[in-house]
Amino acid sequence: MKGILLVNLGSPRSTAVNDVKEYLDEFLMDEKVIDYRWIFRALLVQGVILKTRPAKSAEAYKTVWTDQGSPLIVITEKIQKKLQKIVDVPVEIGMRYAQPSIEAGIQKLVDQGVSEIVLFPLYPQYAMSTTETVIDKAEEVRKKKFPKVKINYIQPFYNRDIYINCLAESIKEKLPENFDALQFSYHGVPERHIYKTDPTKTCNLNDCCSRDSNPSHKFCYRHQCYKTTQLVIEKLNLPKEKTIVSFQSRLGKDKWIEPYTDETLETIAKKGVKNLAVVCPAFVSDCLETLEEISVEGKEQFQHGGGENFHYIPCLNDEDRWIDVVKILCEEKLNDFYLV
Ligand SMILES: C=CC1=C(C)c2cc3[nH]c(cc4nc(cc5[nH]c(cc1n2)c(C)c5CCC(=O)O)C(CCC(=O)O)=C4C)c(C)c3C=C
Ligand SMILES: [Fe+2]
Ligand SMILES: [Fe+2]
Repeated sequence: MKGILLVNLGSPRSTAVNDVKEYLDEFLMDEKVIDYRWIFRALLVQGVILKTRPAKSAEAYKTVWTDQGSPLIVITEKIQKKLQKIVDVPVEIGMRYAQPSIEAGIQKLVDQGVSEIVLFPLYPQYAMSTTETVIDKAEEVRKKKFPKVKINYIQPFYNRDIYINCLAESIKEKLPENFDALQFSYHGVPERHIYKTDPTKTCNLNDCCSRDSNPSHKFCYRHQCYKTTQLVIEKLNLPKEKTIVSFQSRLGKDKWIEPYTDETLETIAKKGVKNLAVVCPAFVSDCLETLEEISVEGKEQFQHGGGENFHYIPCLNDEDRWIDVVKILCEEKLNDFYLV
């Protein structure tokens, strides 16, 4: 029997500082997230970051937390429930960090008689710190605990027509009537991650990311973010001059891909943009990074620079048209198990 596992990033179990600390420890000690040698990673994470960040992050989480828990988990559960209504195989969820874990999700499927799983990492663009670590973890769990289970992984879908149409329609519906600019803010990654995962070693984090065809694009997060933007802009017939791409949420002292969202928000406001709409297409579900970092902090940064109206465009979340896309992407993989 076949089944579907939807995998998202995960959140702390509560906003208590200790729970946030435990979550950040697991997250940042992942070698695909902070890719230093173990000893240097441990020194940085446990010796520096975990000393102060958990308290600060816990305060931020408190501002977005709902009665049902973390927005990211609540929304992922909503996606699961809606998808379950329109597919005829069991659907479960698993988080890369904290609970419910990928192992718990697979176990639930196995308990229902599933031996072939379509695993959907809920990230439109490929990154070592997202798609790749989800697959690594699922494979580790499968080999250790479920050696007879087959897993078929859904690939990044940033350039698929069905996804672009869905995202463009969703943005169109939520765009305010008058806006001077539409900013696409993607989660950032350290530049080093892009060089590291480029099998061709040709990406220069510049013009090559915007070239139409290059074998490096399959693993270039930066290219995939720009491509998503380009395809949405074309679909919406927006003038390119009215759009901006930027990268948010950087951590630590390394160089991350540019331009940075926080700096851009202030600069464009200073240049005269008064009415701004912002969308965050690296996230399929709203979370701390969109609801707090963009909607609250981002708005303040924009207004600090002289901007007036800041309009945040929510993620696809559990919109029906997005659930239809999830269904189609899952069904493609459910049908090609014989290829595995
Ligand atoms: C959308 C894709 C994401 C990429 C790429 C990504 C890379 C990445 N993230 C960190 C560090 C942090 N990210 C945090 C939160 C967070 N990150 C993503 C997604 C991506 N991260 C999401 C969906 C969330 C929100 C989780 C939630 O519970 O709502 C955090 C925790 C919050 C905080 O303390 O600020 C950290 C830390 C790194 C280092 C990285 C790439 C190397
Ligand atoms: Fe992140
Ligand atoms: Fe590139």
